[in-house]
Amino acid sequence: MAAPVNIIVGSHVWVEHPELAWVDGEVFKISAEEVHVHTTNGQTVITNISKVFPKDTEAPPGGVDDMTKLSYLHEPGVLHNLAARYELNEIYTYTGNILIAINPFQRLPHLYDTHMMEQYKGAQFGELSPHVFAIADVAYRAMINEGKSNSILVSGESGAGKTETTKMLMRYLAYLGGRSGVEGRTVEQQVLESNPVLEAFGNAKTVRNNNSSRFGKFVELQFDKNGRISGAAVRTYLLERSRVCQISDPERNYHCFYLLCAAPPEVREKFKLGDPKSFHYLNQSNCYALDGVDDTEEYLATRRAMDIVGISEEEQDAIFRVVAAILHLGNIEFAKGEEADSSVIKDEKSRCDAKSLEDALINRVMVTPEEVITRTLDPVAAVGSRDALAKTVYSRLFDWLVDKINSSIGQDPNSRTIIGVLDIYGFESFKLNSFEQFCINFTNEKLQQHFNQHVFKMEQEEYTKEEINWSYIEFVDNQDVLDLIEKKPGGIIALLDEACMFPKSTHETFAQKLYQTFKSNKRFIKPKLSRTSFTISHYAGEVTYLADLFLDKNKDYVVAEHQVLLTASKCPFVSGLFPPLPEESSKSSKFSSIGSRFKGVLEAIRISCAGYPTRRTFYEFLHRFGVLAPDVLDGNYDDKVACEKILDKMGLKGYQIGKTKVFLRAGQMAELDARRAEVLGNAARIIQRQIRTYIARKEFIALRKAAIVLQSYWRGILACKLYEQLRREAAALKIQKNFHSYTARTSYLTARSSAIQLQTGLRAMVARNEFRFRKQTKAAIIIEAYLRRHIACSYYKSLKKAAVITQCGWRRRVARRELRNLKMAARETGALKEAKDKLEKHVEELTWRLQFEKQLRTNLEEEKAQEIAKLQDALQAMQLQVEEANFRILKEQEAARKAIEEAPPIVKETPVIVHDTEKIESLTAEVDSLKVCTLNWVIIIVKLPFDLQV
Ligand SMILES: Nc1ncnc2c1ncn2[C@@H]1O[C@H](COP(=O)(O)OP(=O)(O)OP(=O)(O)O)[C@@H](O)[C@H]1O
Repeated sequence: MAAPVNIIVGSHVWVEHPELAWVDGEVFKISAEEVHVHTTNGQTVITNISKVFPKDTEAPPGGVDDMTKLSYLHEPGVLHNLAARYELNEIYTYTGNILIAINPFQRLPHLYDTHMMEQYKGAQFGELSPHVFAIADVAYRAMINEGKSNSILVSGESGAGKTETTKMLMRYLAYLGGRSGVEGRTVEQQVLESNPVLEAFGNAKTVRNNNSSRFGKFVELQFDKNGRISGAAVRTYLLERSRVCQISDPERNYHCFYLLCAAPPEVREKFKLGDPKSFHYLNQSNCYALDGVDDTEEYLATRRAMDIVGISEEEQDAIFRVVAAILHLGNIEFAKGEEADSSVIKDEKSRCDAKSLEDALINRVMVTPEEVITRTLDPVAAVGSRDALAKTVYSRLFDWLVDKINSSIGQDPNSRTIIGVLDIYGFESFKLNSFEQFCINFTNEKLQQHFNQHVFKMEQEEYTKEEINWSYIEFVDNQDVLDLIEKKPGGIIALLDEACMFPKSTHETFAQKLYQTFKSNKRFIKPKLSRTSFTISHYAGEVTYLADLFLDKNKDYVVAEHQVLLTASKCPFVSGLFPPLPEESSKSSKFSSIGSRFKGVLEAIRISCAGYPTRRTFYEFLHRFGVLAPDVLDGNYDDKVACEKILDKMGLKGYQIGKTKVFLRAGQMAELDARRAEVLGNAARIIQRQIRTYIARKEFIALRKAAIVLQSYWRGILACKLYEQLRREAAALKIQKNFHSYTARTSYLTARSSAIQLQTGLRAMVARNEFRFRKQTKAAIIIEAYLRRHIACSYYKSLKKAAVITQCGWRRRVARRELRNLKMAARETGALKEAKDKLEKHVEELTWRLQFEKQLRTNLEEEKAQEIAKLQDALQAMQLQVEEANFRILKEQEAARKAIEEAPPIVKETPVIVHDTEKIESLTAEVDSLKVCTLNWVIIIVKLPFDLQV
């Protein structure tokens, strides 16, 4: 890519950075060829103008999904675009119809689920975001529509994600062309199931990838006429044979060796294996185990995968026996001897004769026309022979596995179309490069040519569509490198094959031959200090190869002695790996099966740069560069003419105007951008000036307003402060006044209370004295009273005593007189008592009489009652008689009256009898008298006890 020419002060550019690769910045000074740049990470870089690249300031921050949309196709632009997309987890980006995938180093399941597959199925290319499915879809549609086979090339350096991408491609193709499958398993499944076997024998840990495929793989999916998958085959290329015998720290040998050393004890016992450290082929590196990988489990998984692929138990045993034999073979050492010192060889692993093995390792038979010569190898050569044997056996074993897998998956001989997915490592350049790197780089060179042609063709198609003249497009070609390598006759390979034909050739003679032949080839360089190495200037850079083992490696035939030994093996599996071959075929060159390949991103861009790398639709162009000629935009021209006028005005040459797009040569976009930047810069300056004036004025007004506001605020604050001070003074006065009054009052109160206290004390003292005096007086009075009472009492007592004595004398006299009287009365009392007894008897008698009288009276009363009743009855009867008499009288009166009336009246009264009434009256009088008697007796009885008591 040409260095940009239109860098001006203020341009945004990319400059190289030792750690970040590229960093962007702004040019602030240009002096001659030197550019001074302020980078965005705060540094100032001074560099040559040819080492800075313009930055597209209008590029979308998330990047563009197709690199061809980038305004500037250069390394920093491409890397920046990829990085921007990667930040957003967009790992895929197109470059035309090439897909660039960045290894995300994390699972992104949403990118590969069935929903995604559905979306991409039949979608127009470019319609959806870049994706590996879109590539597979295009290949499949092209195959269906045009009936042509297609291949998808997956390339990149180790660890880039080729194997993962291949798996995704196959999964999508199987989704599109899925078939019912064999025994329920789809072809894709079968291919994927065979992966663990291939990986165990073909993958190894490298510096970059713990599971690096050390072989190229071409998976061929065969389709029937209906577009259904009808078979599949796996073809492998370029197995890294040297790894079997030679590894460097921290890499590992092929996984299978470690798996076998970690196999269950009985297996290890059977193959006499132990610690991997004890094997020369493994202990050249200190790395034995992989993080997160359990080799014992992997061993069992590999055996299971072998079962699935259809490898029988015996075959599996034989395979691991061969693996173990290779490890043991590596431990054979050689010492210098008279002829050759043989080592102790345990032959049971390879099941061949110990003597034959020894012969095969250290003897070489040379057949000359005259005689057959047997020569022994020196120890170094014997080691080479041993390693060659190990590599041969291992690579044959690997090929056998691939064949087995293919026959297990099943091929469709009638398939008319295939889609192939080629997964092979990219361009390699190490410290020491040998024949393997030569092959890989040659392959990549071929692929690059294919790619160039392919892209060139696409470019041509685009130009033809746009009807532009493309006859003078320079085509970047690597044909000269390919001529150097593969030209017949005269190329490196032809010379190598030639050297292999001559038994006397050595790597030195071969190298000399190369130096001589290509001394004037600009793609071939002879390193100054070396006699056997040579440098090829590949399209991707210079690589120096060591010619030392080229001859041996190119021969790629099994040493006759080894072939004889292995063919004669007692193990049918081993002898099967080495069937007797016709003489010629064992000496074929390696280069019979190498196909064409693809290279990298920047090369794609380089090709684009060779033609018209920048193309813009008229609308895009006018939109972007219309500012360069405003008069053209105002001139009402048709888009195409407007574009042409702008380009002419800018004085550009070599561009082309198509039907819908403007095609620009490399660098022209940058030139236009620089002019545009200038115009925009000027305009920006004017706008800035105006805006700055406007802003400054606005700021000034705002400042003034702010100052006034501030002042008023400040004055307000001052006034507040003053007021506060005055208020405080007034308050202080008030406080002072109150304080003075308080102190005066307090002292007055103190004095007053002291006076009162004093007065109180004095008065109390006076009162106490008074009280004491009164108390003494009272006590004196009491004492006096007591004294007087005592005197009076004593006087009274003496008087009383005298009176008593006097009275006693008197009373004694009276008493004596009384006693005499009483004694006389007592004598009279005896007579009274007798009278009393008599009276009592009389009372008793009277009582009895009373009772008796009562009884009598009761009886009398009863009788009287009866009498009364009788009398009443008689009365009643008499009354009745009276009534009757009255009635008769009345009647008689009536009759008399009648008679009187009738006769003269005569009156005659009849006397009434009153005997009964007199009797009653007498009885009542008697009763009354009895009653009076009884009452008189009662009064006497009651009165008597009283009289007695008195
Ligand atoms: N698309 C992806 N999504 C998730 N992980 C990925 C993807 N691509 C690659 N990886 C990760 O990167 C690792 C290396 O990838 P892979 O083995 O495919 O690389 P490779 O290019 O085939 O390497 P080699 O050439 O050494 O075999 C994988 O084990 C996987 O973890």
